[in-house]
Amino acid sequence: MTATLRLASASPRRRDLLASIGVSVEVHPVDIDETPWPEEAPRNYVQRLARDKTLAGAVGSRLPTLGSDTAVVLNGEIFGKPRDQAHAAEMLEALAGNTHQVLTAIAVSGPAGLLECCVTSRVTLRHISAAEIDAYWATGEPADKAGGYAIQGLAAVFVAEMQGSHSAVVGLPLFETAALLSRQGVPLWSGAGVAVP
Ligand SMILES: Cc1cn([C@H]2C[C@H](O)[C@@H](COP(=O)(O)OP(=O)(O)OP(=O)(O)O)O2)c(=O)[nH]c1=O
Repeated sequence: MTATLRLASASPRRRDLLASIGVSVEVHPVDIDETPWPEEAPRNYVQRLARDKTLAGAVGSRLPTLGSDTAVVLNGEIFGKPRDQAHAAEMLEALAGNTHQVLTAIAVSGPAGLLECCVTSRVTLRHISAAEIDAYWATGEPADKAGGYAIQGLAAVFVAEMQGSHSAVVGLPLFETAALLSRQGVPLWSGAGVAVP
């Protein structure tokens, strides 16, 4: 199938989510600095990263391009991907027994210009023992996930409640993504796009 979208992402989850709504992509990962600016609000941070990924990814392509960023936020603090086991354990200890936000921003460049949106979901994790945190790290699942857990994976047993967009927590809010892609003329499973809300 011919690609109709350039995906400025190395995330297999984002590619699979787009495939699930019938969008075939050309994968074109980009490497950008993901350091938050001092005092940068979490929402501004994820939106800036999504935009930077999109703009870097679009270079040299005539296809519409999508970039995205997901961050876990607890009490205003941004939790990205774990640096190592100790960092992953520290994040999971802080998240366990609490409700945090998961922010996912997307940006799509194309004929309609640069379109952006940000989706906030709320996730409550149950208490997690130190032994469980160690065992979870050993599975390899937390290593490349914001906040050091994957709602779609083994960590589902820790998730007491989720409000918002499940697909956004996994990496791409499909409802909002479909709307932005339609505005850029990218066909979805129907071949004709969806009505713009
Ligand atoms: C909270 C959570 C995050 N994640 C993932 C989504 C994102 O892929 C990742 C957060 O890192 P991101 O920096 O958003 O994305 P990435 O590094 O995987 O890919 P790229 O920057 O190339 O687009 O964490 C899950 O898969 N499940 C979860 O429950």
